[in-house]
Amino acid sequence: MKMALRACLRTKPGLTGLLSQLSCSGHAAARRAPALVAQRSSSSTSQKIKVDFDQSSGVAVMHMQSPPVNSLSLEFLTDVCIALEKLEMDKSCRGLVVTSSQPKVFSAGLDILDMYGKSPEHCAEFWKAVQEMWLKFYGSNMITIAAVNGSSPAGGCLLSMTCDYRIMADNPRYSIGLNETKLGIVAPFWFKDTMVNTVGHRATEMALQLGLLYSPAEALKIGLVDQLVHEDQVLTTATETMTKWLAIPDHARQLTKSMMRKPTIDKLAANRELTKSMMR
Ligand SMILES: CCC/C=C/C(=O)SCCNC(=O)CCNC(=O)[C@H](O)C(C)(C)COP(=O)([O-])OP(=O)([O-])OC[C@H]1O[C@@H](n2cnc3c(N)ncnc32)[C@H](O)[C@@H]1OP(=O)([O-])[O-]
Repeated sequence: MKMALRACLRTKPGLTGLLSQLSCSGHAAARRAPALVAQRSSSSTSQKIKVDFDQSSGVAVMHMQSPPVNSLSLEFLTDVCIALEKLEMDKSCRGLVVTSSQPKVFSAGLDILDMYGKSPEHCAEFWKAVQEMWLKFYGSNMITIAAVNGSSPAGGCLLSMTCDYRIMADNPRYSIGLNETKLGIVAPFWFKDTMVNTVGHRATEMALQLGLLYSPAEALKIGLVDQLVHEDQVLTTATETMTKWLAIPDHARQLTKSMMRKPTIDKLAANRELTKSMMR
C-alpha cells in the first residue's frame, strides 16, 4: 500500500482512489520529542525546521527543511508549533518569514504517508496538530510573510494563506491552491474560510469545487498571492517587505489583524472536535 501510495503521488490523479482508502487502523506511532527551537541570539535547528532570528531587526526566518517536499507530518507540525510559540512569547520578535529550503517545493501539504496506517490516536493527534498550526499562524501577533519559493498545494497553500503577505517565485512550473477535491477529499471549513478571507467567496467556490491549482500568474490575478518575483529574489523581497510592515505600530496592526481574523479563529476553536471526523 505504501509503495502504491508513493507511485500515486508520482502520478497525481492516482491519489484520488488511495486517499479514499486511507485509514487510521494501523499500529500506534511513537511521538517524537520536540526538537530545538529559536533562541534569542541567533539560529536554532530541529530536524524539520531551522529558525534564524535577527534580534537587531526583530525578524525571524523559518526555513522548512523536511525533504523531499516539506510535507506536514505530525513531527513537522509539532516542531513548527513549538518554534512559533517560542517566537510569539519573545516580544523582541516582531516579524516572521516562512520559506522552504527544499528546491521547487514550498510544502506539499499534509503528509499523506503519516495519515496512512496509523492508529486512531495518532490520527487524532495529527489532526489536532494541523489545527494548532493553523491557529498559531492565523492568530499570530507577529507580521507573517510567506516566501513561497516553490509549489504549494493543499495544506501548503493553507500554510501560506495564514500569513499576512505572500510572495511567490515567478516560475510557471510551480502551482498553488487547495486541490483537495481533485484528490477525492473535502477541504475542511477552516481551509475554506481562510481562502474566502483571502480571495473572496466566488473565487473560492470555483477553486474548491474544481480543486484548482493556479500558476503563479493566475494566483496573483485572483489575489491568492500578493507579489511575484524572480525565484532568486523571493527571500530578499520578503525581508524588504517586512521592513514596510514593521513601520506600522505593533498594537494598531495587531488589533486590526485580530479584528479581521477573530471570527474565523473563534469558529474553528468552537468546532475543533467536530472537524475530527475529517480524518476518519
Ligand atoms: C484532510 C483534508 C485536507 C487535506 C489537505 C492536504 O494537504 S492533503 C495532501 C495533498 N497534497 C498534494 O496533493 C500534493 C501532492 N504532491 C505533489 O503534487 C508533488 O509532490 C509536488 C508538486 C509537491 C512536488 O513535485 P516534485 O515533482 O518536486 O516531487 P514528487 O512528486 O516526485 O514527490 C517527491 C516525493 O515526495 C513524496 N510526496 C509528495 N507529496 C507528498 C505528501 N503530501 N505527503 C507525503 N509524501 C509526499 C512523493 O511520494 C515522492 O516520494 P518518493 O517517491 O521520492 O519516496
